[in-house]
Order: sequence, then structure tokens, then C-alpha cells
Amino acid sequence: MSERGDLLVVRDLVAGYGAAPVLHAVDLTVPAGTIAAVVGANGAGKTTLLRTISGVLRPQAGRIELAGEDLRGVPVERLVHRGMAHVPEGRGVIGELSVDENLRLGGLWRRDRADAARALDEVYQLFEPLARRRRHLGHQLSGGERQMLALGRALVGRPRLLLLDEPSLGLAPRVVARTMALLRQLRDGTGLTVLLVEQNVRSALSVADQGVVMSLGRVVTTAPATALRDDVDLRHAYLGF
Ligand SMILES: Nc1ncnc2c1ncn2[C@@H]1O[C@H](COP(=O)(O)OP(=O)(O)OP(=O)(O)O)[C@@H](O)[C@H]1O
Repeated sequence: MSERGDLLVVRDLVAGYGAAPVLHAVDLTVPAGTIAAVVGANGAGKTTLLRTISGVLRPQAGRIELAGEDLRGVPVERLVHRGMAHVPEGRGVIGELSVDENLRLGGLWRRDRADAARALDEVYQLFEPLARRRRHLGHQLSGGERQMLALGRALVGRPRLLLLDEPSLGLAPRVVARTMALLRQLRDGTGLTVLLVEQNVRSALSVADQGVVMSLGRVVTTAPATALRDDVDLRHAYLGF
């Protein structure tokens, strides 16, 4: 447990898409202000885990707690009020809306309009290319800019927990490196907690504090990211490098 406590606690989570579960008794703990990377082969259940935590999928069994609050029974649309933001695989940018409209969507639910406006300004400061393209439509952006937009939209809601699915997908290595550096900056600067799912194991473990290795719907190992990077046997067995 970190000094600031655990922000996300998952216990014995069972979930899937039909009768047969994809996740089997998954346990996971993410201390506040840290980055956890969930890695593992295709089909291990990483995306399913994020979808279940974010409320898109209903658990068949188990518990999910955010800052000590049991999320069972909290309607999915209220999870954002509790501080959860989910950037899904594919990013969910709306191509027909402008950059500005996409970003504002991230803060629409907030009652504190003045702070929502401040958060929007901060996102524009953080992502200067978005500030230059405020009026561009989502579909006119490059892959890297769409990634920024998806992240920025999540940040406008001032989340405590950011669930990030495959942020490096389709991006050039330089852009991936920039994204990972930004996550570190947000963690260190604002205390953001991140649960990151990545195929790009090297870059995920380079930014994460903790690595969570999944295989066939189970967590097989949880360890400091540096220890996972140095564990040759584990890398060969589960991570393919
Ligand atoms: N919408 C769906 N309906 C039914 N089964 C699904 C669905 N999405 C995923 N699955 C199944 O759930 C299992 C886990 O998939 P999941 O996408 O969570 O894995 P993953 O570790 O994220 O892999 P990938 O990196 O390939 O997305 C797979 O067997 C997959 O076929």
C-alpha cells in the first residue's frame, strides 16, 4: 500500500461476454498516484478487464473499489463523477465534431463550469497541437493528434483514475515515447493514477511503476515494472521478448 493508499482495488473479479467468463478471479491493486501496466498476449483479457472496471461490462462476481467505495450498484454514467475516465481502444474520438467540441464533451457532466473551463485551458496548454487545431474535425487529425484528443478529453473531466487501452496502437515510436512521457508528467505533476493496457510491453514497462501480467484471463504475476523488465524467463513465457 502506498502512503496515499490504494485508489483501485479489484478482488476476485469474474467477467466476460456470455455465460463463459473471460476473466477468472482477477485481483489487482493500484496505489494512488502510480501507473500500472497490464500486459500479456492477445486475448489474455486485458481489454475485458478495463471494460469491466469502467462499467461497460457488468461483473459476474467479485468487487471493484475506487478510493474505498464499492462500485457495485453505481450506475455506469455516475462512474465519471467518481473520478474514472476510460479511453477505449480506438480512442472514441468523434470524427464529425471539432477538436474543441470533442474536448468539451469530457467536461459536460461537471457542475463546476468554471473549473471545467480551467481544465480545458490546461489541456490546450498541455497539447499545443490541439490548440492550433481547435476548429479541425476529429477525422482530419493524424493518429497521434487523435490520441492526444482522446487523452485530453479524459483529462478535461479531471479524473483520479485514467483507464487507457492501447494508447500506442498505430502510432510512430516517437509519438509513443511522447505519450508515455506525458503519462509520467501527469502522474508526477497532478498525482494522476493510470491503469494502462498495452501491447507495446517495452514502452509500457518503461513508464509504469507496477506491471501486471495476464494470461488466459488470470493475473499470473504482479511486480515492480523494473523487475518484470529484468525477468528473462517471465518475459519469454508471457511477453514474447
Ligand atoms: N465483444 C466480445 N464478445 C465476445 N468475446 C469477446 C469480445 N471481446 C473479446 N472477447 C473474447 O475475450 C477474450 C479476451 O479478449 P480481450 O480483448 O479482453 O483480450 P486482450 O488481452 O485485450 O487482447 P487484445 O490485445 O488482442 O485485445 C478473447 O478470447 C476474446 O475473443
